[in-house]
Amino acid sequence: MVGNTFGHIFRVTTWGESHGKAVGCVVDGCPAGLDISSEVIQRELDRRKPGGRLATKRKEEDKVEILSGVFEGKTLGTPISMLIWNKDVDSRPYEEIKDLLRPGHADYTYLAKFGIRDWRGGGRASARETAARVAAGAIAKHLLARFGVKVGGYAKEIAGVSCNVDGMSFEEIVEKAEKSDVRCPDSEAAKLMEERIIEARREGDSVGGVVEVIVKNPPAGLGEPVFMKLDAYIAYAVMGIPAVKGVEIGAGFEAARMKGSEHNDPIVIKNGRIGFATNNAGGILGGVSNGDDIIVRAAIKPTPSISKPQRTVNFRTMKEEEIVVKGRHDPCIVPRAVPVVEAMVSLAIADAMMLQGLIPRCLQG
Ligand SMILES: Cc1cc2nc3c(=O)[nH]c(=O)nc-3n(C[C@H](O)[C@H](O)[C@H](O)COP(=O)(O)O)c2cc1C
Ligand SMILES: C=C(O[C@@H]1CC(C(=O)O)=C[C@@H](OP(=O)(O)O)[C@H]1O)C(=O)O
Repeated sequence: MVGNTFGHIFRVTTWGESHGKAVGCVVDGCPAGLDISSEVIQRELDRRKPGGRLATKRKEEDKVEILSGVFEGKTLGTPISMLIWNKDVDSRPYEEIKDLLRPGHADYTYLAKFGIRDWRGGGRASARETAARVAAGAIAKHLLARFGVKVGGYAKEIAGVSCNVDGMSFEEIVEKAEKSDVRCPDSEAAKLMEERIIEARREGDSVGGVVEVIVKNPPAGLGEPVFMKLDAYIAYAVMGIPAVKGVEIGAGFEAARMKGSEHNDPIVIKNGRIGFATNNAGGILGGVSNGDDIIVRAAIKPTPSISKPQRTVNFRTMKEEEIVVKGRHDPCIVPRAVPVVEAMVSLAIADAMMLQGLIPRCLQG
């Protein structure tokens, strides 16, 4: 699968540029007979869409139109095509810098790869494209819920401020995160995070952080030996999100600092079944899910488009110049990235469940 398509059985192809007419996707391989409505998809899109005092000022409704594959509220098993119009495109700030390469964005690499680039916004590299993934991910998430698997996330860290979720249940984490503008369930940390984002914006700068996504109640046995291991597949899915610079599963990089006796999760009997006393593995051993919660963290870099002057090159004159990026940008990507990471994890898990034969191509009832 090259470039614009993700998945083996449950597959999504996205299309569209940030300043083009629309963005959208085609989901192929979704089982027939799944109850679905545009409201289910819209709910996820509303969580990702621009808006609010801590995000880009671009005003997009992100209303989804389902063009195919759904009839009388059920999936047909045929390709589901979805479209989201771009309604608030303003390319003027980009015209001024069309020959300058934005540090930290994909301007130079797209030019190096294709020799041509849509300079109106980030084109395909813009996170506008992630609206289409979230629409596809909403279907995957909804499908997983039907099989008792839940996916939820929150802002684990922003600008060096950590969120403490000790003692909170999955439901509590998700519910509290949704009520917070920064998507952090720990109200004290959330306040500090907001302050740091506002301060960065005031300085014409940006900040990064960490998104954590939890898969609750996944079946054991997901993941393929040897290369399409579940952790490898999830990392691939999440790394493909713009601005993600690192992925951890379970203890992640902390594992490198632990002893075997600390890191190994003791195997115990829980409710008459094999289970684990701790979850440093993040729910995956040998690339196969062990039935415990799957814990995924994504490191998100600070937004590249900032209004502080930066050094760059004019690729036409081949001279060094200073760039000041104007336009409408997120001072911190983390809160808006939460539903995007959830979407990519949902797509990976739904695909792995279909590969394992745990979700049939045709749903009954
Ligand atoms: C939800 C989300 C929102 C983003 N918002 C912006 C933004 O407003 N401005 C910007 O320059 N980059 C933004 N980005 C990041 C860029 O799209 C990304 O840094 C760029 O495509 C380069 O890719 P890379 O960071 O993966 O190397 C956003 C990313 C995500 C996931
Ligand atoms: C519009 C969205 O976010 C955009 C993500 C983005 C980027 O470079 O990633 C740049 C900005 O858009 P523009 O291309 O107009 O400069 C953000 O507003 C969106 O997420 O829907």
